[in-house]
Amino acid sequence: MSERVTDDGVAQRGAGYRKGPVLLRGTQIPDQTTDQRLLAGPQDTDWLHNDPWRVMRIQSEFVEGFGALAEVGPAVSVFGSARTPRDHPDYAAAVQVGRDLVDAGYAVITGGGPGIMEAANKGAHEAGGLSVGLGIELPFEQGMNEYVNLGVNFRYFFARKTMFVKYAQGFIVMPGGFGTFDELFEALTLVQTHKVTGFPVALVGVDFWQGLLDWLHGPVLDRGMVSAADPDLLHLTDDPTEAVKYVLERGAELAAVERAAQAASADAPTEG
Ligand SMILES: CC(C)=CCNc1ncnc2c1ncn2[C@@H]1O[C@H](COP(=O)(O)O)[C@@H](O)[C@H]1O
Repeated sequence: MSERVTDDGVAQRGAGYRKGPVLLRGTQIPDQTTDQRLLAGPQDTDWLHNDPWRVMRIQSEFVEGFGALAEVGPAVSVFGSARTPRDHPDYAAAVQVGRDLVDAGYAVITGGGPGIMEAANKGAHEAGGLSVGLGIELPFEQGMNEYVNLGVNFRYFFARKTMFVKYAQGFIVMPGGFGTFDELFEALTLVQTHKVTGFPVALVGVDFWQGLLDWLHGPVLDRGMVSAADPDLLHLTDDPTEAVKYVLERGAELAAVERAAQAASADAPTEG
């Protein structure tokens, strides 16, 4: 009878071959152990581009992201155009947002890129605070802006977007394009569907955003696509300092409501 060695190196006379939890006998017994296959020389690399391997990479983005950001503390995410020039008033407003957030004891989280992201990180950095950049791999990569002092680079938009919400107590949204709309509407959808609670959102730039609010209050509401209270999830202002004040105060109010609701449900008598 042949002698086989298990993955654990245990010789098994006549008992078959144990591969993890699987028992193999007769023709099912492989020629090589799992370790031998692992250590074998160059093989074809198609697996690198297959979904099961991608799942491992995706998982590692969450593990690395959670690990890097777990101790960020109170924070607000700031969004806006990657293309805003440094001499534009929106840039100055975003610097002010970053500075005010740090002065109030909050970290600033951005996409780590140029434009508004750079401006908010600059304000946070200059105020001596925590300036977080969640970068994304793009074909026209610009790299993490120089004002980020804690940066994490992501391959996948969806993993990165989880971090913007998970580690922030609210959003401040400056004028921007599709990327900014995507981040804004993701937050609104999560609030509307109660996936996140107590999450204030402020828009800075009345001229720029008023058209969106008119559309939400007009055709969107008239046709019943949102409920009456939904457009009020957005606070519109021209003043960056007011935007910060709103997000922090509204956030504190909503958190208090949430705590009271939790206390009430804990005190409620249980049935049975
Ligand atoms: C100049 C240029 C296009 C650079 C791209 N570099 C970027 N780096 C990091 N995040 C980005 C970048 N482009 C878009 N985003 C994401 O999308 C938003 C801006 O997109 P948009 O410019 O509004 O549509 C940002 O809040 C950011 O989270």
